[in-house]
Amino acid sequence: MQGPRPVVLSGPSGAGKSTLLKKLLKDYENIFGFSVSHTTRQPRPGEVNGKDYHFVTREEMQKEIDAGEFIEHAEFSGNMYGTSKGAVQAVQAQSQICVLDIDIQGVKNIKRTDLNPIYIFVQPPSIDILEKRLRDRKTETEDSLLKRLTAARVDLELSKEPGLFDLVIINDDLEKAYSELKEALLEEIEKTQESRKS
Ligand SMILES: Nc1ncnc2c1ncn2[C@@H]1O[C@H](COP(=O)(O)OP(=O)(O)OP(=O)(O)O)[C@@H](O)[C@H]1O
Ligand SMILES: Nc1nc2c(ncn2[C@@H]2O[C@H](COP(=O)(O)O)[C@@H](O)[C@H]2O)c(=O)[nH]1
Repeated sequence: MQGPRPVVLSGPSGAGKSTLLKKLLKDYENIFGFSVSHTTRQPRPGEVNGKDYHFVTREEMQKEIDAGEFIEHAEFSGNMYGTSKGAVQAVQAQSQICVLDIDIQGVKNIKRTDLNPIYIFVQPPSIDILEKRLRDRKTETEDSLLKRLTAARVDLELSKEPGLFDLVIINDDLEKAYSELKEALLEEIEKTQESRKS
């Protein structure tokens, strides 16, 4: 039997992808598995190497890209990010639904592969609210915050491309957004739960 379909969560930085994902991974611990990306950005306080990201240098990452070890990679806000084949395989080896948190360039690159995920765009209620959430998160310098807001405006336009996303979730009320996410993934969740029984 073919394994469960992966899930791609995309959306502007600060839209709430990680927040939604953490709830999903907590509530369905053994059903979903996170695809741990590589990045060249510095870890934030509390982030764990190998769990939140594989934190690497630009040289290390470029070497692995050149060796064909990545499904997709992109430059975002002055840093490199990418999904390695190994990250997805590690989740699929556990027969879990693989969840990728990637930017919109990554979405476009994944579309050229045979991964066949469900594509979900997490949208902030407005740019002003996005800016407030990013500022309140206190992870960005003024420079990186402005870069992320510029990228967000582009992403919001690009997300309107017909067929690019299977679902758009507006993350205004967190519980409502989370319910919509669970509803969209219910079929895959049930399939995975059923396959565990047999
Ligand atoms: N519905 C919501 N209402 C209020 N605050 C929220 C909501 N969803 C997320 N947040 C807060 O907004 C901030 C950004 O959320 P989060 O870090 O999950 O975004 P993200 O899309 O994963 O960003 P990035 O792409 O930069 O990793 C966090 O501080 C989070 O607690
Ligand atoms: N194309 C990819 N984008 C990725 C990947 N991992 C994360 N991201 C995206 O980067 C931005 C910024 O993330 P942050 O952790 O620095 O705030 C965000 O939009 C992520 O979705 C990846 O492997 N490929």
